[in-house]
Amino acid sequence: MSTPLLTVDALTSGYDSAAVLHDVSLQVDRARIVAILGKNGMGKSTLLKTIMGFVRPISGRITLDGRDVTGAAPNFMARAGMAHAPQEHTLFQDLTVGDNLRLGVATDRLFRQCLPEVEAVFPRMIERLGQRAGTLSGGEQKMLLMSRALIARPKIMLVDEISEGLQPTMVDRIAQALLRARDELGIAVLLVEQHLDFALSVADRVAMMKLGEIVEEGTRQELAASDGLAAHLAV
Ligand SMILES: Nc1ncnc2c1ncn2[C@@H]1O[C@H](COP(=O)(O)OP(=O)(O)OP(=O)(O)O)[C@@H](O)[C@H]1O
Repeated sequence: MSTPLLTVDALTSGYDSAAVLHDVSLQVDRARIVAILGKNGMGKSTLLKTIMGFVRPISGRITLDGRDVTGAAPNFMARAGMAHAPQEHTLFQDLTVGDNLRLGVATDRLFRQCLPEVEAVFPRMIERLGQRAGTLSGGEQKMLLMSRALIARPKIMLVDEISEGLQPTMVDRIAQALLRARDELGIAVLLVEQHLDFALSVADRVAMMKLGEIVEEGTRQELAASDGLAAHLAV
């Protein structure tokens, strides 16, 4: 059996001395989508930020492609094949779509080479290369965030609450794009979400996070059949 692409083992992490994540373990295989579900403040973004290297782990181990990357900086993780589409708006609003995408890769040559990757998943972004990012709709801005992650040809994308605030048609489009990234480009995805139906529509495996711990984990079918899932997400 091949080793998982990403392994998180007994990860404890947080801010200053306060732990937010407690003993979190998970795996993501190549070209698979794993969703972590949980309500506000449960530690989902902290998990992605710790894996990407923005937050230093207190203890535990993170391996990417068999290599120990625990505590590595975000630029190292990016070079190792990990991309992060954060929840915060990190686009340059006054720059064009093309310029925002160009910032995701090291050279102009690479930018031109990688555009077909973006086109395969988000053709609309290619139509809008000259448009200022700040004038895109909310859904299109989310597409641009994901495109900027995709253009670096990552092995795995960490995607933070991409469906938040989007209309159902846009959520469907984002779901289709994630499935294309998985099936046509072989990219693995670890996404954190509060949107149960969206997560169940794309994920191969689903985990439920509560107060910084994974409390339930299984295949999409196993968790869809679990009464606990909706109850955990209920306000
Ligand atoms: N930079 C920070 N400094 C201190 N505490 C923080 C920081 N960022 C997040 N926290 C705290 O960590 C806890 C988990 O936050 P986190 O953003 O990881 O949750 P979340 O599950 O992603 O929630 P949401 O869905 O609301 O984004 C919260 O109590 C939050 O206040």
